[in-house]
Amino acid sequence: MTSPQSPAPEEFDVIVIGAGPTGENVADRTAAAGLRTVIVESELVGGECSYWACMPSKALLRPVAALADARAVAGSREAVGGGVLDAAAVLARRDSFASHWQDDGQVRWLRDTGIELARGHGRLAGERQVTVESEDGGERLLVARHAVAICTGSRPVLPRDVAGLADARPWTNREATGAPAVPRRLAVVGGGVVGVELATAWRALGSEVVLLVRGSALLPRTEPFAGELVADGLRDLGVDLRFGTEVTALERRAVPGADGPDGADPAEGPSEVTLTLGDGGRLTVDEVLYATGRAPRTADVGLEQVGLHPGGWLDVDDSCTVLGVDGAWLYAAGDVNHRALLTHQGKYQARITGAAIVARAQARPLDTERWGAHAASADSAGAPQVVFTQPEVAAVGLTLDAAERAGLRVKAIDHDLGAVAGASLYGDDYRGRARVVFDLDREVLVGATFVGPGVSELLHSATIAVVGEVPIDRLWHAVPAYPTISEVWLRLLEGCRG
Ligand SMILES: Cc1cc2nc3c(=O)[nH]c(=O)nc-3n(C[C@H](O)[C@H](O)[C@H](O)COP(=O)(O)OP(=O)(O)OC[C@H]3O[C@@H](n4cnc5c(N)ncnc54)[C@H](O)[C@@H]3O)c2cc1C
Ligand SMILES: NC(=O)c1ccc[n+]([C@@H]2O[C@H](COP(=O)([O-])OP(=O)(O)OC[C@H]3O[C@@H](n4cnc5c(N)ncnc54)[C@H](O)[C@@H]3O)[C@@H](O)[C@H]2O)c1
Repeated sequence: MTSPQSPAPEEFDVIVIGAGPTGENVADRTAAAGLRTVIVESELVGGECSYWACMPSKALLRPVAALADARAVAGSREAVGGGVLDAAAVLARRDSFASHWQDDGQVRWLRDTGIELARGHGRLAGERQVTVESEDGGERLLVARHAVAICTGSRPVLPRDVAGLADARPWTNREATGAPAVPRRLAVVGGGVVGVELATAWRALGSEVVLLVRGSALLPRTEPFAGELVADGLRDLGVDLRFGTEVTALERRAVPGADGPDGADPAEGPSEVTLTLGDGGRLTVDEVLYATGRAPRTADVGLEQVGLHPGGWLDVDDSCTVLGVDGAWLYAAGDVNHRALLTHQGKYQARITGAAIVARAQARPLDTERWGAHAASADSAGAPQVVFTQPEVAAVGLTLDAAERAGLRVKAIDHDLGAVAGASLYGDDYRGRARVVFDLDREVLVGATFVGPGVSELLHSATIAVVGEVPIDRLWHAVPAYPTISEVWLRLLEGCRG
């Protein structure tokens, strides 16, 4: 229902809210099928991933790996000597990978793909209706003939109970991936993926880094040896790694003796922040990064207009159709549904969502059986992830612990990657480990983890084995090339059969 002052409704087939990697791919699929599609974006087309997450963080981390690889081999080690990274060059390359925080390229892609862009904040206004509020206060009302897809992603979560946190102006992933200069001293709070990757990057760029972890392990959702090897790698880089440590208070103050009037607002001059730790200890740094997890961006997308509670993760079925809303017109894909907070899984869900929207628009039945064309089955069975630390962690499927908790009868087969000829050629004194988790009843792999330099490109072989549920007797015939790190597969498969 529109009031006399309401904008005239504009009709589309599909409305996508959020132009991150997920939203872009939903729109791409529906537009490719000839559905008139509009995408609503309140910030930059390309989303968190392009400007403040995957791309800039990996641009910061790639030089770290390149230098470590050169240092790992006699001959090239001497060529690079004891030099450190050229921080200005690394930051400039990062800027270029973040497209200098301009989205013209992605806007051009939308135009060339036939997707309309509505800049502004999108909110559901009722069934199949979305309002778009632009920065100048203007409002549009979009109406979808077929579907609305919410792809609004996630935002960083900061703890609520830490005194002085907001005034300390902590870094989140945005500042930590976009900072224009290297802080002299950086504290990182949180031992998850963001914490370990960005501790690695900034330490390698020259910061003194303290990583404060409240638990007893890094990367708690991976195999325990992954966190242990990453912890060793961080210590080798010179990170001060502290487990069992909570931050109870923060205070940002002007740097004593630095330029600026006494009592000046620390926002206006050089300042530093002092952290009070749970054991009463104190730590003073220039910046503090909170890498303590994510929350959905659903507080202000009009969920209450369709009977849902604002602020929570959106529950969906395997076709990414939102549960609890009648009519199968509302979808949620990417971080916002909390199935797997990874760009590639968001894009995968987007392809499934797009296919489901198109099928329903054409009155075709959905194939939502496991591994069907309209079921994002891989989210739970085979989501791969690479953590770009030194060493890298590459994992897919279930850990041993997760498989056992799921009630599977499994065994783990481990192998020392350093004992593989290809690994010893890759780097002198190569350190790393591999594990596969073998389902004894179905005789297929349900999980794999590789930790070591250069293992990221090994991961897709394991993803194919896990997602393809390739029987072990057939995997036996998948011969890895000599002398590559992939030859570890031979030992892992022997362990499965033995
Ligand atoms: C530091 C860091 C590094 C990461 N590195 C990796 C990595 O290497 N590999 C990987 O796979 N994943 C990585 N991730 C995770 C990855 O960034 C996310 O999984 C991915 O960005 C999710 O994509 P999305 O499209 O769902 O959401 P987003 O990328 O968050 O995009 C959502 C978009 O919706 C827009 N939006 C939100 N609300 C509205 C609204 N109401 N109206 C209009 N627009 C709206 C936002 O402005 C944004 O553009 C990383 C995350 C972080 C924090
Ligand atoms: N390479 C990649 O694929 C990549 C890189 C970065 C991020 N990501 C994705 O982004 C998501 C978010 O990453 P993240 O690292 O922010 O979240 P996370 O959930 O992986 O880790 C957050 C960590 O912070 C800890 N924590 C929470 N509250 C705390 C507090 N008050 N004090 C101290 N520690 C606290 C948690 O115990 C947890 O270990 C992840 O799910 C990840 O998949 C992926």
